[in-house]
Amino acid sequence: MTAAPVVDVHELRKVYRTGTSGPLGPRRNEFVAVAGATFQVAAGECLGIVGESGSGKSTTARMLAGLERPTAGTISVLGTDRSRPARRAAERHLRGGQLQMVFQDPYTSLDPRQTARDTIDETLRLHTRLSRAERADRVSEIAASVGLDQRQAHALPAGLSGGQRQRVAIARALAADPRVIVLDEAVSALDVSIQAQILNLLADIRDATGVAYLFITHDLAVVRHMADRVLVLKEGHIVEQGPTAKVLDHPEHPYTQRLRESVPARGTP
Ligand SMILES: Nc1ncnc2c1ncn2[C@@H]1O[C@H](COP(=O)(O)OP(=O)(O)OP(=O)(O)O)[C@@H](O)[C@H]1O
Repeated sequence: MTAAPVVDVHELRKVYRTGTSGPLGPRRNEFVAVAGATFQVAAGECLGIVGESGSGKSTTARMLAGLERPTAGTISVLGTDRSRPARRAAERHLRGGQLQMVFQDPYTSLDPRQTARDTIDETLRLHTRLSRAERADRVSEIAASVGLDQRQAHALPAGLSGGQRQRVAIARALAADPRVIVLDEAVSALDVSIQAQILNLLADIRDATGVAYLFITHDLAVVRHMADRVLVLKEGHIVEQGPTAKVLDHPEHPYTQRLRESVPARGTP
């Protein structure tokens, strides 16, 4: 990797502390969800993160987005450290302008009272200095770029299909003009044909904008389609990372081999 990475993660660790009460009184348990992950994402690159349920994928994503605080390690995005919580609103906005997130279930991540246009406009208000009229034009542009028609752009989430809602979530992320988008199981809830449409849309967006993706999925077929490189997580540890074709076709770690074998028959993973 020659150019400076847009995401630089070093020895990232998350330990959850949970309390339980037992016969001998309260007990403190520790659970290591992410056990010292080191990886980088280059500008415009798509890095896939795969692993079984519970392997620490979402926890990693949430730490990058500032939704969880790391127990140890460093996260740098565009050269700015974000291992600590943002202290001021301005810092939070700056971080949001650099990295946006798209979740699995847009139904819960979208405000049920906001139309698609309002959702996009809210991000523009936060992250740009455009006037109201300029924002209205930009909202139309962004809505069109993710394939939302006029009716859909004026609809509430409840009036949209799952795929259309995910288009709104992607539009909201794009409105901040980020350099990185973290997608956490972003197509997992969608039918296969809709999944393909959204994956193609994401690929087109990457070509057009040069945005980098951190693409989290349990689906190896999806990661093969999308990612330049892939990182394999097992119980919070990175067991393997490298170019997608190499890792998927010639996995070095038995865990990756097992992941491949457990893929449901839906074409070549
Ligand atoms: N707030 C929490 N408190 C305690 N344990 C947690 C918490 N959040 C996550 N965990 C645990 O950390 C581990 C990693 O969870 P994580 O959601 O990152 O996995 P994942 O790979 O994204 O799996 P999935 O695909 O099922 O979401 C899991 O065993 C989970 O139970």
